[in-house]
Amino acid sequence: MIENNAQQFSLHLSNLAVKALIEEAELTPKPGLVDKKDSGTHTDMTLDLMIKSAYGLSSTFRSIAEASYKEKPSLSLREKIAAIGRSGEATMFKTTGGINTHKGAIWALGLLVSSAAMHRNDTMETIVHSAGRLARFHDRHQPKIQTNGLRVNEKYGVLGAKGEALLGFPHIREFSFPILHDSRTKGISEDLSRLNALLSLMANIDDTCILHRGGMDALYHTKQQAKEILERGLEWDAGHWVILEKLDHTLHLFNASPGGSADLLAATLFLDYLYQEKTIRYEKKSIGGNPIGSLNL
Ligand SMILES: CC(C)(COP(=O)(O)OP(=O)(O)OC[C@H]1O[C@@H](n2cnc3c(N)ncnc32)[C@H](O)[C@@H]1O)[C@@H](O)C(=O)NCCC(=O)NCCS
Ligand SMILES: Nc1ncnc2c1ncn2[C@@H]1O[C@H](COP(=O)(O)OP(=O)(O)OP(=O)(O)O)[C@@H](O)[C@H]1O
Repeated sequence: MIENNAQQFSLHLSNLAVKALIEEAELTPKPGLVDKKDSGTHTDMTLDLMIKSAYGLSSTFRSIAEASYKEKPSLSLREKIAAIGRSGEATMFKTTGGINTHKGAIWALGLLVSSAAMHRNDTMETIVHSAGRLARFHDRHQPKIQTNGLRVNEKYGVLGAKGEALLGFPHIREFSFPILHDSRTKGISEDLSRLNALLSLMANIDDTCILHRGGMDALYHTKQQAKEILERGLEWDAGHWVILEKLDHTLHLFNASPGGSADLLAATLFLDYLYQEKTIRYEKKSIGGNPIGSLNL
């Protein structure tokens, strides 16, 4: 029998994870991705489908939180979460009629929900590191099937969604979370603050979604153009919009989509809700004038 507190907190975390998925999908405009304006480069997805898929994952996140409540990262917890995550993927495919709307998001948010259920009154850094520690336990029951991510990993040597988690979500820690907060501090609108956070991810991560559909050229140009936008500063003028349009055009040209960045934006929003409601703390580090000045492209 799960204690009442665990049930309530788990339901709360699950609601926040679903809200993060919906607000990520609804953020408009987003280059190449499904948003309120269009389906980006996805011919098989719509905003309604993304929202339906997000609601369908509610019990997955709730079960993950209940299994993790006040636990510590361990092999046994890792394997429990993995089984729930895989069944969440099956639920997603059932809800969407076989379309991959949220596979990467289930992975990132699943680990973060688990970590948030383990810790209370802790910092954002502790949550992401602890999620990484959990991800590093080897799940002995992982099916050996070929995925787009594995194919891209073999071809280009990039670590993708798995690597991001194993390392404790460095791109959320170093880029999207501080950039979301720095944007707000500058009085930038919520939507543009979130778009800045998304672009900071697009400028930095090796997105296997982009690589498997568009190859290395697509990844290079995406990163370069996202970087170009952010180098103009977090406050937007007409020049930002011109490059954003160019970036959207690039993604359409390569038929590529920054799904990994979208997943990490949802993960960033989830952590941000916890911060806003004071469930977790965050010691602000200023990222200075040029948020991506030290980028290694
Ligand atoms: C790790 C996952 C995502 C599978 O990875 P793999 O790379 O093999 O698969 P695939 O290419 O099909 O999907 C990866 C997805 O991750 C996202 N992504 C791509 N690149 C990145 C990146 N650099 N950073 C973060 N996310 C990324 C994209 O949305 C992409 O679609 C995951 O499905 C998995 O292994 N699940 C097993 C269940 C589990 O252990 N769950 C635990 C937590 S719920
Ligand atoms: N708003 C969004 N629009 C599109 N994709 C998103 C969005 N938010 C998150 N994603 C992520 O993008 C991934 C979907 O990417 P993609 O369509 O490339 O999937 P695939 O099934 O791996 O590839 P393909 O459809 O090319 O065979 C999902 O795993 C999902 O987590």
